[in-house]
Amino acid sequence: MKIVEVRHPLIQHKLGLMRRAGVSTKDFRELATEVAALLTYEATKDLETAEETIEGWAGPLRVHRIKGKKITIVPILRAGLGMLPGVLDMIPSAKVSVVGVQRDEDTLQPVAYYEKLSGRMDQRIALIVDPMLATAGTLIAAVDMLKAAGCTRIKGLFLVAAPEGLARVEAAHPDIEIYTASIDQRLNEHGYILPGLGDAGDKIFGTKQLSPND
Ligand SMILES: O=P(O)(O)OC[C@H]1O[C@H](OP(=O)(O)OP(=O)(O)O)[C@H](O)[C@@H]1O
Ligand SMILES: O=c1cc[nH]c(=O)[nH]1
Ligand SMILES: [Mg+2]
Repeated sequence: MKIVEVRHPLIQHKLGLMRRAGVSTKDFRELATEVAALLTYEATKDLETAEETIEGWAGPLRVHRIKGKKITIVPILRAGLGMLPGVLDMIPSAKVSVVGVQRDEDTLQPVAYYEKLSGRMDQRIALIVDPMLATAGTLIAAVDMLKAAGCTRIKGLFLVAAPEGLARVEAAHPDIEIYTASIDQRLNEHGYILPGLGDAGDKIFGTKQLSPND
């Protein structure tokens, strides 16, 4: 399986800011957007282009245009929505296919509850976006849904991934590609990534008190 840990200085710097205890919802959201855009840049490096002739200001010239399969961005509800603006900044015309999968916090099992995919998934490259790849139950469930809809080209973009989860994805879906800003150390006994980011969904949506004054 292709796994790319994107160790670009801008990404590493921004991820470092996101890891601070007490990071504000506003900062976390903005940084998630920025890192998502940078991961998109890396994950789309291999898109096919074709040359075409256009009329430029000084006459006709050859330019490149993206060709081949069109992209659909697949944010996994809820936290994946925090990365969607950054990906759309880079690919503004992409269709968006929304998938809802929530991890049961007691069993850590994924619970799929929503699916609204764009048409002709067999003709699209799916870019799954989710801040966290922990046990990988969520990602595997999302990939199962996309493959059932005919999708054959799938890439996943994550802010942080755990080695245990990456091994599980490799066993279940070795044909997909993973792009992450960091492969962290391990999962704790509650399935949280260490050092990780804490609960990314809560940080993006501001649903957990960070301090008594928040
Ligand atoms: O790899 P896994 O062990 O499956 O865990 C990762 C999932 O957990 C988080 O979502 P969560 O279920 O907390 O939902 P949320 O987006 O509503 O916070 C995260 O955004 C991933 O989707
Ligand atoms: O570390 C983790 C694991 C799952 N979900 C999160 O938000 N964080
Ligand atoms: Mg959550």
